[in-house]
Amino acid sequence: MDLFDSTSGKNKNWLPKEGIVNYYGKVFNQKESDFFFETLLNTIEWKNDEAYIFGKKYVTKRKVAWYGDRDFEYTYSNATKRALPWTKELLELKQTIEEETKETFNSCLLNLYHTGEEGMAWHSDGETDLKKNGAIASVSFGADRKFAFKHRETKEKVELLLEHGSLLVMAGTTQSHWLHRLPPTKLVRRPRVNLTFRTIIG
Ligand SMILES: O=C(O)CCC(=O)C(=O)O
Ligand SMILES: [Fe+2]
Repeated sequence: MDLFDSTSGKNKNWLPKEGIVNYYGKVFNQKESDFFFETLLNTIEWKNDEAYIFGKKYVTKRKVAWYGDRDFEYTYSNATKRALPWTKELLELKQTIEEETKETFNSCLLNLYHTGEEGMAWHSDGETDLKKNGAIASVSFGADRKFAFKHRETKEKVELLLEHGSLLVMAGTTQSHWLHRLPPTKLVRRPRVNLTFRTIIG
């Protein structure tokens, strides 16, 4: 077996060009994953997300939360959020993910999808407050969900499954050339928690 095989495992790049997406698979075992899932559900300050689109206020069914090293302000969809201080479990997760990825992160955006009917539309995470081409590490707990990428120009699509306890890393120029989404599905009835560790500048 080739330990540095670039066609499989975490070294495989799922994107055919202009970006890097590595799927590490499950980096937490079943017991750890169940623990983090339950604990995050119960200890995170979940709130419905608010967005202003053409001045109209929208409230999502999905819940969100935002944590960081200090009280960073973070603006998207014309709404400004202020980061809360890390919880014990979030710091543990951050440390594990930093060791796995050999990257560092100073903030984390969390999403809670109550059922498969909640998802996230096509977008990229290249907001101005984020470090340019900084890696984004996405950790998933709970229901397995499909995740998709679409090239901005060619519309090429790449799909993968984000499993309970898994880690996905988006790096390099991914956010400039590719959109991503979490497609809604009627087939999933259980909740899912997703954490995206990021680097905020400023
Ligand atoms: O839930 C996911 O897997 C993706 C979340 C996402 O893309 C984001 O928070 O920017
Ligand atoms: Fe995203």
